Amino acid sequence: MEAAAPSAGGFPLGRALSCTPCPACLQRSGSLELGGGCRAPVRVRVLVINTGGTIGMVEEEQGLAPEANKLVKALKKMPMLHDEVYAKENKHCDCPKFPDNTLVLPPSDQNKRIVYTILELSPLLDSSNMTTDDWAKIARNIEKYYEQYDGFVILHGTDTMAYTASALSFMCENLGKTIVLTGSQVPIYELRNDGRANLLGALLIAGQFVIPEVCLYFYHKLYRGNRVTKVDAGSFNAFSSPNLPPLANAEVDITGFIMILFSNVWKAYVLNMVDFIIVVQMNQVKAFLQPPMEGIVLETYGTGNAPNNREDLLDELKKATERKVVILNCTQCLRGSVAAVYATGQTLTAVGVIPGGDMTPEAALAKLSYTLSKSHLSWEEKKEMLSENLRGEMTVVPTGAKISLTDSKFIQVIAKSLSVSCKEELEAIRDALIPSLACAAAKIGDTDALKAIGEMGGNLSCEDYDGRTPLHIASSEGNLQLVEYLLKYGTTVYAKDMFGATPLKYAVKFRHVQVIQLLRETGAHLSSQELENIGTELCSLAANGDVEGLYAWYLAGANLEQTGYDGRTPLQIAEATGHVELLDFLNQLKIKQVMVILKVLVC
Ligand SMILES: NC(=O)C[C@H](N)C(=O)O
Repeated sequence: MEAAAPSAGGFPLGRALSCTPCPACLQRSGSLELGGGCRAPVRVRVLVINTGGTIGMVEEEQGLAPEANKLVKALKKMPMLHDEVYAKENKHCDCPKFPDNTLVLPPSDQNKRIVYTILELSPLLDSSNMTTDDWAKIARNIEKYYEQYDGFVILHGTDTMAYTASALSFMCENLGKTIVLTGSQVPIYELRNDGRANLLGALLIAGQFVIPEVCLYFYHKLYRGNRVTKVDAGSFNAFSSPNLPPLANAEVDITGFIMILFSNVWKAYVLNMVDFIIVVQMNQVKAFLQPPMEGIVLETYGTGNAPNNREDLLDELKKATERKVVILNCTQCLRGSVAAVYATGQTLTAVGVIPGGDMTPEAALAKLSYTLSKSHLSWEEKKEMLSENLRGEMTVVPTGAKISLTDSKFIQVIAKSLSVSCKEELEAIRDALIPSLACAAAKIGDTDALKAIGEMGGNLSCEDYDGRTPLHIASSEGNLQLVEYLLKYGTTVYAKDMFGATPLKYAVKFRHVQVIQLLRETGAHLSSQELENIGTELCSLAANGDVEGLYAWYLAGANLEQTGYDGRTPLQIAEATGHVELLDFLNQLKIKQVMVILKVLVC
């Protein structure tokens, strides 16, 4: 597959959609001011990419098949998935690019209005027809609309959903938002179906929680996408995550998020995946090892074992690895891991086969395809990458000593004074204390304390009572080193506090230029909510001749040509007030923008 040019430093940094809402709607959508007190429902935007699958299928002569342009019309008639009254009243506020395909959920119990737009891919596919090109198509759409939406839902057939989820988990390298794949076993148009509940659950999760991972939501459970496998063709409970418990359970309340993986890489976004790989079972190996095969996922017995009395087979495997064919070893068993237990397994490692731990064959296939596409890496580097845990797809057993919960002196002292000793109680104390501790450490810039919290299993993306994460605090404090540490640790750059503000908004508010730049490099952008009403704020900075303030907004990606409440732009205000320095700055920006446009036109 042709590689798309990777964008430097993360997702392209386009501007989010914005509009000029009426005062009444502004009030409903909540105050955007930091520290503001308005608690009216906050609007969030979710993009639903419909790729096909049973959820939108109809019975045709040859059986169930997807039908184009039908889903949106049907969803508009389902009150649990569309609030027609609210949509009509607020039509002008959400200014979506696709007004006819935009729906809105009734208000959630988290006081949010999830406005979702359905982007239907063409042709819609039964997922058995999906290829790596279709994975790239989905990823490209996520990239294209990344800044304009708060979360993403992918509607997909169940047959190969685990493969696509695995592939996307590797392809989306600098992910800061939630991506949820879902579908159904029975079309949503049928009276009794699982599509409605699956879609609703996926929308609520993508719209209300920042889980910077590719997840799969099915039958009340949220899974890590690269850990699932389809286990039942005839049940609503179609998926299982044999080696990792679900991230969350949607019961009466949504509980869980046990181990959200915060990607700790800062890399560009890559779309190319290699096609010349295949999953084979032991007895088919020989035929498949021949060129042009570049990579193979072996499905072996038990803990990764294969006959070690078959010299011929081992010989072929050895010749293949010497030809630099990459062979990844996965177990055929639903649960468990490839491990160096039996001689029959060790022999495979000796001929150059890479142990795949507890990865599912779906994840192994996607990871292999992704790794082989990295043409700048040497064969050894690719092998090393395959052995590492990249996106939470495999469990890595720590080798060195690790600080455990019970090693934490602080927690121990508290536990002692409260007379608790059992593991569960200790964990409950840890979870209750960590948000305050981590935020306090961020406030005083104590990186060592944050490291210790991370090592004892604390989540450094945890939120305090105001929904602020350590990254929000480090950004407001302008502590560049700490921001860098937190980003490296993988804390989510896109978390929003109770006022809907991201760490970037705080860095802008307190004008920490370097922090703004670093956050932008790692994919941060102002949310549509944050950009919605800034014209007046920009004009008031202009009226005060505040070049520094306007520069901070500019660096964060705001359009400085927006108008304030009286219809004037910051430049017009600068002209009226005659602030020379400000006029220079705004005119320079204008020249820069014209030059960029000319450059694009010339190209
Ligand atoms: N339940 C489903 O979605 C199965 C369908 N054949 C698909 O994978 O597209």
